[in-house]
Amino acid sequence: MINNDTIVALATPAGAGAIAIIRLSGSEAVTIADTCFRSVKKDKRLSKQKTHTIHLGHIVDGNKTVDEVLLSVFRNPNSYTGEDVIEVSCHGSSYIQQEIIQLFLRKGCRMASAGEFTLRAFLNGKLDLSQAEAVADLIASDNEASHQLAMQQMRGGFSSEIAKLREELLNFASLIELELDFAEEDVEFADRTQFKDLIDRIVFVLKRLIDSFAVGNVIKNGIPVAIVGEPNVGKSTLLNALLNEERAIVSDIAGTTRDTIEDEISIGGVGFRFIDTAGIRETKDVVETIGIQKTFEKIAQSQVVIYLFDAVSVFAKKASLDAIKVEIEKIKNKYPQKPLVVIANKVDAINDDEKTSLKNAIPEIELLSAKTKKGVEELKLTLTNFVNTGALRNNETIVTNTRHYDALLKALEEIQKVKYGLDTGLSGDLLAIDIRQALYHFGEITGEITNDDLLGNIFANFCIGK
Ligand SMILES: Nc1nc2c(c(=O)[nH]1)N(C=O)[C@@H](CNc1ccc(C(=O)N[C@@H](CCC(=O)O)C(=O)O)cc1)CN2
Ligand SMILES: Nc1nc2c(ncn2[C@@H]2O[C@H](COP(=O)(O)OP(=O)(O)OP(=O)(O)O)[C@@H](O)[C@H]2O)c(=O)[nH]1
Repeated sequence: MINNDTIVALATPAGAGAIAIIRLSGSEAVTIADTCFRSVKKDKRLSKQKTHTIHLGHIVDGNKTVDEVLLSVFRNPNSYTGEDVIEVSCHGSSYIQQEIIQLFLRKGCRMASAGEFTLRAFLNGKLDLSQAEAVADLIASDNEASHQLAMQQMRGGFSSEIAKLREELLNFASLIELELDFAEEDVEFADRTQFKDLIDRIVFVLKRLIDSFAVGNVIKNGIPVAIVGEPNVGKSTLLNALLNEERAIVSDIAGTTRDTIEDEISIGGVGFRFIDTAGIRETKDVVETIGIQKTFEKIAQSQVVIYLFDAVSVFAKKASLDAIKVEIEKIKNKYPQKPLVVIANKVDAINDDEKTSLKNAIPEIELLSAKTKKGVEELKLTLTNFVNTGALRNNETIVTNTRHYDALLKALEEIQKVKYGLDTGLSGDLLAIDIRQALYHFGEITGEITNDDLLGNIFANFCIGK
């Protein structure tokens, strides 16, 4: 995987803009740039320039001048990738961008693959794996909470916490393994009481990190909200009102929402992912049956459920309030832990007495009109109240990455074995095996332990030029 051929890519988005940045990294970056950059100053060779310097000049292709540019020089190891890096800030026309990239390719660069600059930064020890993953999260973050978490992880708080525990554990592993070399003498280099303390500390930290994933995961991926209810009660209209756009199909024909539509909005700095679901209704229609099955699946997947009913049909005697209460109870019984918001929709078309009678019948009810958007802001407020962002405010480390979560679970499992071994006086050689296993999973997080497949997977999800 490690190769230091010179790679090139556009670092800014494709398409025209005021300025575009083309980035080169690798052992030949400076030499290649020198062949096609002419400084406005006489005899200014890039190979003679200090790191972190910026130069005005022209990119030339033979006797053709391609553009007037600013060129930055970063010298190995003082660059993002840790290699020699050249950045060309050119005028942002797509044509100029392509001309310059093609020129560099002809001079001996190759196109970078997705995430390859950051992969090199990782391989050169500029950032650890968890920090590299945070770079991707940072680029993807589109609300305050996910941005804050990515920023925190990129700074390395999480990695250093894990690395510190790993190091302490490694010390003990070495001491215990040393004992094995002196097996005949029956010595104990590793103080068992101190070791137990360390294990307890590790268990505590691991459990806290594992628990934090519940918050981290929803913040990173958005909180899934299922909107459920009978056909035609206004689920799609409500979704549109929440999203402020005409994204879901609204129709008068009952049962038109057949597929689930997902969309995300940011409320109070946290992303909510709305899942528009087919109506809950007994039906013989095959297509709809699949939709109803999906409704229950979606409730299971969601973090918050919005149950919607049509207030107009209740008073037009087309729907019975008792039947609605039964539905609500069904959901509560099946998912007792799941926050449930009960909404009477279409209240623009009922009178005040009817509103009062609804409130009396179902105390927790929220009255709403998806059509006029009355009550939509109140609903948003209700939703934010379900999110516990306390850990965020306290600046605690929060795990957002499924790969880290899995590694932490495995590390905890191994550490529990070590703890059990210590409590039962397990022999050093067996203890050492469990410790090594735990160390392995710690190393997976920061990237001390890795393999090409894993790296390939992580960096393939980056954009080209990152
Ligand atoms: N133009 C530009 N902007 C960018 C980046 C970039 O690569 N180029 N970045 C890329 O993602 C981010 C900034 N990250 C960077 C991290 C380290 C170094 C760097 O040169 N590090 C050296 C020297 C540090 C120093 O000044 O002492 C080093 O670590 O040794 C540069 C950018 C965001 N903005
Ligand atoms: N008066 C009134 N009509 C509404 C309101 N919300 C939705 N409607 C109407 O109710 C009908 C059904 O709305 P939809 O949003 O398609 O309902 P749905 O629950 O998604 O329906 P399915 O796709 O069948 O599951 C449409 O004609 C909407 O215009 C509301 O707040 N007030």
